[in-house]
Amino acid sequence: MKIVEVAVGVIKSANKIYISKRSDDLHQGGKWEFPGGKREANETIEQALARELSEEIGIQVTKQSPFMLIEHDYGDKKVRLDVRLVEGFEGEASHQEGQQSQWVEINELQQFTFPDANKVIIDKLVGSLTED
Ligand SMILES: Nc1nc2c([nH]c(=O)n2[C@@H]2O[C@H](COP(=O)(O)OP(=O)(O)OP(=O)(O)O)[C@@H](O)[C@H]2O)c(=O)[nH]1
Ligand SMILES: [Mg+2]
Repeated sequence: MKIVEVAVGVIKSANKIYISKRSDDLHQGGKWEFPGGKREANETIEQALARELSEEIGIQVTKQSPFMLIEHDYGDKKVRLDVRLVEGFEGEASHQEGQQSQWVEINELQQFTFPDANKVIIDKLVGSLTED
């Protein structure tokens, strides 16, 4: 099975992260996600993330860095999530396609249902709170 490469943005402002709800009709629909999407053939992962965040939530990314790389097999689909931390952006995040979305405190992320592949992302974010 071909692996789908996905650029995923953990958008951070103070101790909050921006999450949005996937449409019911999509793969892993109805769950919460970090905004992002599939990399196109002519793009680097940085470019893919900047494009997706502009299209999906209307922000222009000015600072992004690698956060973690996750490979996950859903059975019907294999994904490689290139998760990137976004700590600088212009504009105000709001969902462009009418999905529910919101800023949530890192220590409240565990109350939301995410796709299985995201568990390690949440764990790392929550862990980072107690480090410093
Ligand atoms: N954006 C995003 N995708 C995720 C996350 N976790 C996760 O397993 N995925 C998976 O990554 C895959 C690609 O994401 P996507 O559906 O957002 O891709 P896209 O924006 O290019 O959408 P499209 O091509 O359907 O229009 C999906 O199979 C989705 O289930 C996440 O936190 N954010
Ligand atoms: Mg998407």
